[in-house]
Amino acid sequence: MVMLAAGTGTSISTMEWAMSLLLNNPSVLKKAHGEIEKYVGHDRRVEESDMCNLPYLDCIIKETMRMLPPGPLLPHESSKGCMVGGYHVPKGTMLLVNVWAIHNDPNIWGDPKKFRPERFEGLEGYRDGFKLMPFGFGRRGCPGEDMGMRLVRMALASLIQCFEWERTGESEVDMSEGTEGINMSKAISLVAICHPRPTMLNLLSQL
Ligand code: HEM
Repeated sequence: MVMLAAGTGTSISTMEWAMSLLLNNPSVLKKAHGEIEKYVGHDRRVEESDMCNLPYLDCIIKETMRMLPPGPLLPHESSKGCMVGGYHVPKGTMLLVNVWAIHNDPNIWGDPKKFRPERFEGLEGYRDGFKLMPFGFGRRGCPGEDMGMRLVRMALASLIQCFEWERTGESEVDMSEGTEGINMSKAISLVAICHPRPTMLNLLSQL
């Protein structure tokens, strides 16, 4: 039950935020599709083994989780007394790591409000010191990190490869953050229009 609860909401909200950001940034969506078109083409559906050839897609997911970490506040408890930033933290203190604030700190990230997946180009892995930690850290860090990333990568890659996406109107997708629950979900669920890509019609009709 814990695995299901911890693994579904986080992965779903990452996908929903990523699609919302892509719809508001069509040039990024186009570039992501270009990458899939170049490495996978349209004669077959994207597979898990293709993921190592889609680095830009990875940058999009990292940038999404930087701006909108599914777990914005991580509760931890000190197992022994320690000093943090000059303060004594007694054993058993509840500590909330404000991941959202770290991910959106202008002293750490240039132009943090800007969706710029390119900032992750050439950076290996997800963790750059303690700057980016959408899966938490240490002994209580997310055990489903690898599975979560695989899930989100495959889902996004398939959505981008198979469909053309557009907003329902002129205005941008609302990016307000919901206030219910511990996951960072959208205040207003994403609604978008999609059409099968003409190049994929043949393949999709055989499913
Ligand atoms: C994009 C997907 C995911 C994100 C962003 C995510 C994020 C997180 C975060 C931030 C934590 C807390 C870490 C900490 O306190 O330091 C966590 C814990 C956890 N996650 Fe994930 N997660 C994802 C997917 C998954 C999946 C797919 C599973 C399992 C199938 C999973 C299972 C768990 C479990 C069991 C914990 C509790 C670990 C503990 O308390 O020791 N997560 N996750």
